[in-house]
This record gives sequence, C-alpha cells and structure tokens, in this order.
Amino acid sequence: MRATSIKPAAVAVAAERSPLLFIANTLPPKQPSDQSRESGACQRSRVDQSYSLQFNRTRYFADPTSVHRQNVTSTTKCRKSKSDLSHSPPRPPRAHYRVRREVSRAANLKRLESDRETDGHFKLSSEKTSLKPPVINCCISATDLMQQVVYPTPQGGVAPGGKAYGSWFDPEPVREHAPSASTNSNMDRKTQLRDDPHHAKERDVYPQKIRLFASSPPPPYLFADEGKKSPIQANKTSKLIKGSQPAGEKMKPSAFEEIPDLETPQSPVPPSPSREKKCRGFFALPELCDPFTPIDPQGCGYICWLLVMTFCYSYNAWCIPLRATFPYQRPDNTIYWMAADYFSDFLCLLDVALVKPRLMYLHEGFWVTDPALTRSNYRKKLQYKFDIISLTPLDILYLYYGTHAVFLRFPRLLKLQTFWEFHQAMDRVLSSPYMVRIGKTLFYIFYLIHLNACAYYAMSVYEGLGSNGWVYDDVGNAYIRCFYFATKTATSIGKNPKPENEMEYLFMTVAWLMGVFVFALLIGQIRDIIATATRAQTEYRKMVDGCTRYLRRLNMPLSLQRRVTAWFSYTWNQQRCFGRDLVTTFVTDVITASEAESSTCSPNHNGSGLIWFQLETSLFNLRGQDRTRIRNDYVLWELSDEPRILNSLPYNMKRDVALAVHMSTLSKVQVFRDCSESLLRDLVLQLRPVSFLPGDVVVRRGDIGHDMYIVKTGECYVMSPDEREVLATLREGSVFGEISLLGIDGARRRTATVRSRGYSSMFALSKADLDHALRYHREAALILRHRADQIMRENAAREADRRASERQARRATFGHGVGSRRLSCASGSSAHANARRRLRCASALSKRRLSSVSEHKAMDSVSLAVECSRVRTPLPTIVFTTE
Ligand SMILES: Nc1ncnc2c1ncn2[C@@H]1O[C@@H]2COP(=O)(O)O[C@H]2[C@H]1O
Repeated sequence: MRATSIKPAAVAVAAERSPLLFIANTLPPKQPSDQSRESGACQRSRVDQSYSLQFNRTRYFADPTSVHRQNVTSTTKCRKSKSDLSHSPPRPPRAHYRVRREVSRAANLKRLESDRETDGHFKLSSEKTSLKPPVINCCISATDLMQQVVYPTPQGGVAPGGKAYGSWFDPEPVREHAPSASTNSNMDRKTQLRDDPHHAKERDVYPQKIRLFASSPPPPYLFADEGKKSPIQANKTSKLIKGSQPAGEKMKPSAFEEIPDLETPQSPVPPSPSREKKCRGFFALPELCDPFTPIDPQGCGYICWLLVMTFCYSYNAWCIPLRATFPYQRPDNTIYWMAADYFSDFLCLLDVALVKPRLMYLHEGFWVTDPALTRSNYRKKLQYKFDIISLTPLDILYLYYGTHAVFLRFPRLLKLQTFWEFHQAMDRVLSSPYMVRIGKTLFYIFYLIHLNACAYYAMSVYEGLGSNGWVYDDVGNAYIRCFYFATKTATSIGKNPKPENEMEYLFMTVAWLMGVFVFALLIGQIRDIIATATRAQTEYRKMVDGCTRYLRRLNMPLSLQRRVTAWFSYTWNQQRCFGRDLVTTFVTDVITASEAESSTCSPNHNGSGLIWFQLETSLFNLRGQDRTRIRNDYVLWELSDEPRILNSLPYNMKRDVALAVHMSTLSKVQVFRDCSESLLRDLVLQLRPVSFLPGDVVVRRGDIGHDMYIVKTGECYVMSPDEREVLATLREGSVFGEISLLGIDGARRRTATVRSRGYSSMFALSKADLDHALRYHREAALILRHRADQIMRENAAREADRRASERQARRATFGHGVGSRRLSCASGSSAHANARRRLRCASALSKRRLSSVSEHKAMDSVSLAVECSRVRTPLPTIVFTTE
C-alpha cells in the first residue's frame, strides 16, 4: 500500500490552476511518420517551438509544480524549463493516466488514513486533518476538468474526459471513450455512436454523412514513399495513378493515403505565382545566397549569418565610442577603419535587403515560405524600422565634419536586435547553452565598463589631461588606464581618486549607481545561470543528504542506509536526474524489506514511502526548525519530479521524446519487434524506469504480479524454486514478469524469483497498462501468451524431472518398492514419463483445488497454492484466435 497522498493534491491543484496541460493535449498533432528516427536537434527545435507557443500564448506554463515556484519570473521559468529539458535526458513518466490515477488514489485516501488509525501507526492530529480538504476538493475539481475537456479521437471526433489520442493521422484502433456529456457537435455524436453497440446501424450511415459535408474535392492521393519526391514527380505519379485506375472504380484512400510532410508544413495561404517562386533554385546557389529561396530561421546557414552580423554589430558597438573619444583613429590609419566600417555596412545592407525578407515564419503553426508573404512579414516588424534607421548614411556628413567625426555612425548601434536574435538561436541549438548566456551577460558588463572608460577619457580631455588629481594624467596606455578606472568605479571597489568639481562628482555618482543597480543585476544573472546549470546536481546532493538524515532519524540499520546511498549514486550516474516516483518506489521497497528484518525501525512509517515519511514527520515532529527543513525537502522532491518537465509538453511531443530516448532499448525487445509500431507508441509513456542493486529481488516466486519488466541495462537471473540454480539470464531487451500478469488459468502468482545480478535498470509496465494495450494489440497478446506457455512448459518439465529424480533417490535410500514395481521405477525415463502424463491429465479435483485457493490469503496458503500448482496444475491450454 503506497500512500503518496500528496501527489494527488499537487497534481490536482496544478490541474485546477493549469488546465493548459489538458488543453495542450488537444492541440493538433505534429507527427512525422518516423518519429523515432528524428534527430536530437530536430526534437529540440520542436520542443522549443512548443514552449514558445505555450509561452507566447499564455505567458504561463502548464507545469504541475508551478505552484511552488511562483516567485520565479515567467521568463526565467521559460528558460529553466527549456534548459531542464536539454540538460536532463527525459525518461517516460507515467503521465498518461496520471491525473485519473491520482483521482482514484485520492478517493481511497480516507480509507488509507482510517487503516492507519486502526493499525495504531498513525494517529489523527489537528494538522493532519488540515491535509484532507485540499486533497479531496482538488480531486473533485480535477475530475470535473476531465469531464469537461474534450479530446480528439483518431476518428476525427472528440471524446470528453477520455485519454488524449496522439494524432488524427495515426491509424490507431478504435478505443473506448467515456460516455459523452451532451453536446451539439456532430463529431461528438459520431464518436458516441461509434463506441455504442446499440447504434451500429446509425454508425454505418455516418461516414457518408461526413462525405456529404465535404465542400472541396478530395486531394490527389500519393503513395507513401512519394512524399519525398519532388512536386513535379509527385504530380506525374498522381496522373499515372489516375490513368491506371479503371473508370468508375473508386480509389481506396487507405492504400494511397498521402503522408503529409509534417516537418515543414505548407502555408495555408494559397501561394501567389510570384517571380521568386518561378526562379527558385534557378542559380543553383546555396540556400542563403539564392535570392529566391526562403531561409529557415532555425537552419545552420542562418545561424552562421547571425554570427557574422553579431560580429559586425560588436565591431560597431565597441569601435564607434572608442574612436569617437580615444585618439586611435589617426590620418594614417583612417583608410583601414573606413574599409572595415563600409564592409560591415555592406553586410548589414545585405541582411536587410536579402536575408531578413526571406525568413520563413510560423503562421498558425504553418511555415510560411512564400517570398511575398515573408517580405511583408519582415516589413511589418519593429525590427525592420530599426534596421533601416541603423543604415542611415549619416557618413555623408563626413564631408562637412571630417572623417574623425565617428559619432555620425551611432545609428549603427540600433541593430541590436540581430545580436539578441543570435543569442536566442544559440540558446536553442546548443545542448548546453549556459556558456552563451554567461557570455552575453559578460558582454553587457564589459561593454558598460567600456562606455564608462570612454566617457572618463572624454571628460579628461575636456578638462585637460592631468589637469587635476581626478582626471586621466596621460601616462601609460590611455585605454587600459581608463578601463581600469571605470572597472574600479563601476564595481565600487573603492580607492578611487577624489572628484574635485561638480562634473566629476556627477560622473562618479552615475558610475556608482550604475555599479550598484546594473552591475548587481548582471552579476546576479550570472549567478542564476550557473545555478540553473548545476541545479540538478545541487538538488541531487540535497536529496541524498535529506534522505540520509531521515533514515538516520528513523534509526534505520546502517546497511540499509548504505544501500540507499548506493542506489542514489547509481541512479545519478545512470540518468543524471531523479524522478520522485523512482525514489519513492525504491525507498518504499527497501524500507518494507528491511522492516521485515529489522526491529529497530520506527513503527509509524508503515513502509509507505519516503514522501509519506516526510509528511508524517512534518506532522508529528513539531520542532519548528525541523518542520521547516522537512517541508523544504518535500518541496525539493516535488521540484525534482521529472515528469513535470515532460508534462509541460503536448501529449504527442511527450511521446515522441520518450520514444526517441528509449528507442535503443525498446527496439531490442522481441515482443515489440514482432508487433505493430503503434503498440510501442501506446506503451512508451506507461513505462516506468526502475533500478535495482546487485542481488536485489526484482520479483519473488509466489508473490502476486503487478508489473512486467523490460531490462534496459544490466543482467538478471531467473532462479530455480530452491534458488540454487540459475534457470535463465536476462539481458538488455529481455522481458519478464509477464506470466503472472497474463493470469493464465487464473493464477496471478510469480512463477519464479528474478534477481538483479549487478546494477540494473529496467522499465516496469503495470498490469493495468499492459491489459489496456493488449486489448487493442492482439498480436502482442498472442506472442506474450505463446512465450508464457513455452516457459511454463519448460518449467513444468524441469520440475517433473527434478521430482522424479528426487523420488528415485528417496527410493534408493529407503529401499522402497519391490519386484516389478522397483523395476519400473528404476528407469528414470519411465518415471519422468509418468510425471509428465500426470501433469498433462490434470484431474478435475486438482483444478477445483487450485481455483479454491484465494489469492488474498496469507502467505502460508500462498506457498500451499504454489506447491499445489507445481504438482497438479495442468499445462495451460492456450487458445489462439485469428482475430
Ligand atoms: N525458465 C525461465 N526462463 C526465462 N524466464 C523465466 C523462466 N521462468 C520464469 N521466467 C520469467 O520470470 C518471471 C517471474 O514472474 P512471472 O511468473 O510473472 O513471469 C516469469 C517469467 O517471465
């Protein structure tokens, strides 16, 4: 009994506050057919787009734990969530049924609590009662939410309160939906009818109705592999298909279904037959140089271009004030300065005239590539105005002021947007963008100091170099000395020369104020960036410390504490992050196991997980300091909940990310290899990562099976009943624990003990999730049953052998059996055959006995049942259906 009762509250509160989580699931899919082969950068950019979309629309994230982090500004949140995702490899959370499961869990809360009270382990305190109302209330609101939100179904309809279906394009089988609330939608009605057997007749009518509603002719169908062909080729093929089709015979849509190019969807706006379109690719130039090809804003070429533009901008930003104040532009080098100036101006001109107007942009989720539209989009932007102003050729006034009047180039500094754009792009592209962020902040700091140095030199020149003790005395390198002075004043380090007149006082005041406010802000920003970069590690350390503290306080045996620490370090090394579920499961298992062995454990933790411990301790240990610390720890655990990160993504994207991450392991699983890909897609979000230490029992013979396991890394041994022999070694991609889940002949007990050999990581799949998947994937059910049947036969034969040899040995020892009987028993093979025959011809009596063994009885009767099944259970008869 695992009572993670806070979780329902947290999730439901978040659900209440953030219905976006649910709404996000109804977003239209963006689902390429071969998700699993998507590159990491592509995934990242999709995820990034999703974040931007959510953030731009709502300035808010559907983050279940955002409740705890309201003090964080939304922009930082956006960045942090992104960096979290790029930093920690996401694992599949059990987010799919999460809210539903939490609701049902919370519904049992009262029962759990009363259980504890009657056990004497948990006494109701005034604080404990304060926990109840939010839990119950929130669950009700989450249920309401589930009832009201409608989800798209694979049939194109919507299902209220049901599971969000991945894609409208997915050829997923029909599933059950919760009965719909009354709506006026045609589509809703259609979905209801489809699911309702009483409306079978009406159901047949509906597709025709839908066809009648269609206003435009259906698109020409293409073969699946033609998606990659050029439009001209595709056209030809479609004509061919039309030509080869006998007249009057309807084309089967399923056979010729077009696979839309979802990665770069086309503009919904009908393209104008512009000159640019006709000339596209005419010069056979690379994308960036061809004036008729649209530019991908996330492409490598454009990012390189942004880098060049950033150099140009930085050149102007640093050199214009420098040359305007310091005497570094002399008549002999003016020509070089001017060459550099005009080269950068030329690049800026190219940017405004040729690059920016060709940038593709997203319009309602579609990439607009039409040159006329991209151009007008750029012209509508504020950036365009700044870009144009920045190119104002004030340099003409050189004719009047002379070439030393560099201040005429100040408009060039308005092209700041490009600088920001480059950093945003790098932020998106790099897997670890912290260095770029720190670099940008350092750039700001040094630039401010640079401006300060220029201003100081200009003032010194104005007042006369070395005219008093404050101004620059014209000794040494002017720039270095002034930069040094500016750094000292800006960072308020002290020991500055004393100002002597009002202007100097004013200068110092401004410099100090800038130091206090601007610099403090920037330095704080660097601290934030570093903290974000190392957040996972810091949390890990805190978590380990917190956990050890708890175990110590609860007086746990030292060996157990060591095991917990070993598990922490193993999990960290493997995954670089923790999921709360993971921690809870592990600690629960460890503690439950140790409780049986150790009498030193505190009686009130009841083996129900560390989260529950924390809560309980916070309720019972009323020492102020401790309580605060415990609550902080709890919040930390909440924050470290990994599914939180994935939950802020739309369902499809979450599934794609999980698929991409776990593809290497899942592709090795034989069961999945022989089944349709949709099984994998259905299951991937239900897989729960679990880890085991050397020698840990993963499943124990005779226990009731709740989960099936897939080995991700490490090895496991399947042990013989006496645990002296290794029956099989399971490696990466092996599946075990399925026999008890399939409940063959009504038995749900584990047939063997499986131990982890060394450290091993696995995916666990619960019985409910497996059952749900197998209901729709009959081929997987057949494979699993076939496998289970084989294993059970093998085990039964082995057992029979063992028993026969035992019996033989006993007879030999005690001299049992005489005459012909002894003769017949002397032959091992005949004994073996007898045993087998007996196994095959199970008597009705043994069957009755078996079924009478209740699975809810105590362990004594369990062992009896197992013993009974070993001797008398007939081999399962598997009925293969062709359905
Ligand atoms: N002889 C065997 N070889 C391989 N795997 C086995 C063998 N016997 C049992 N198992 C696996 O060990 C699991 C123990 O739990 P289950 O009975 O649920 O399912 C069992 C099988 O998946």
